[in-house]
Amino acid sequence: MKITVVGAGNVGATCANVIAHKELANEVVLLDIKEGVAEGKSLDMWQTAPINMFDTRITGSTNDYSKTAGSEVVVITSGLPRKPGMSRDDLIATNAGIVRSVTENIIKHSPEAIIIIVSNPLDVMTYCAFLAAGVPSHRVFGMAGILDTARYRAFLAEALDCSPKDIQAVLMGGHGDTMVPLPRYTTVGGIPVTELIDGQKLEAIVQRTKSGGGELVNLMGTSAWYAPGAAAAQMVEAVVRDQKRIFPCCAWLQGEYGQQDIYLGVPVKLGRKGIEQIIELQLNEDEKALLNESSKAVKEVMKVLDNMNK
Ligand SMILES: NC(=O)C1=CN([C@@H]2O[C@H](COP(=O)(O)OP(=O)(O)OC[C@H]3O[C@@H](n4cnc5c(N)ncnc54)[C@H](O)[C@@H]3O)[C@@H](O)[C@H]2O)C=CC1
Ligand SMILES: O=C([O-])CC(=O)C(=O)O
Repeated sequence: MKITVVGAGNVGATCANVIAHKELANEVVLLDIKEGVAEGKSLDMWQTAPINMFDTRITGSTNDYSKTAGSEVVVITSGLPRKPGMSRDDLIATNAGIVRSVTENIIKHSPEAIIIIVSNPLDVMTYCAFLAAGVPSHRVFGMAGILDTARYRAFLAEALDCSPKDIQAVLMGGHGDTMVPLPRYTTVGGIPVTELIDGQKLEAIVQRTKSGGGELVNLMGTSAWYAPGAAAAQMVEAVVRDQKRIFPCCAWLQGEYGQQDIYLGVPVKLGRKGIEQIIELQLNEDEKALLNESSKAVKEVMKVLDNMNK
């Protein structure tokens, strides 16, 4: 099993590191356009193997895609991160070109790969990769929902003074400030969260989750990487171990939730074939309205991409 991570920056390097620690493959290739960076970071990570006791071989490549040949799973993290004052959508002009060319190179050398997109703006970059890859949509999907629900679960664990392990949650929509956390589908050890926390506190946590990425950008001057890297690695794990886990992921919708021809966050089953099922929840009218609003916001950014491609 060979896995490639494109982009050896904060998120890509973290993701490769988690993949190696979990021994999800015998080989991980880290690729970046910056001379020597992927080689250096992968050598550094490989030198943790005798300490952390893993045997996944990590190698680096400066833009040489022949080294990625035959990868079964590829994670694309290449592209600019945002700075304070920017929205994720502001990254489209630069990142669309990067994601398109990276995807074309990846597919040329690994025609059977499953591709997981991380670059922002996430939903539209996943669409961009889907167009460039020309493979079925169950093999091209994006990481956002695992990260966003992890933030939501972490905030709830703090507020309830309980283990984050016991919190289960669903969140839908685009990976932007219009994302839709679903308190009605949030449980703590099987107990509906609404029985454990008052409405105002819960609403404050929902709002904090929606701007969770921005909170970190303001603190650090660039965006997050530990949780994003771990979240992408969790998706890789579900695929390579054929776990059939249920996660919110950015998936191509063809009528589900009344959405057509759009990549949007929805609960899916992830296994060896990639997205093996899109799970349709019975949303109430308020939830449907929020999802429609989020889908509208993603469609606006899709239009920008379509105009760039003309
Ligand atoms: N989906 C999500 O939930 C999240 C998405 N992101 C996004 O992930 C992306 C990466 O973020 P960071 O790792 O923090 O940025 P970073 O700047 O640390 O790393 C990006 C890397 O991509 C490389 N790169 C640029 N063009 C390339 C090309 N054509 N081929 C190969 N490599 C190339 C750069 O040299 C750099 O090393 C950003 O777009 C960011 O917004 C970040 C966190 C969460
Ligand atoms: O906020 C950003 O720009 C990066 C990201 O998507 C996140 O951390 O959720």
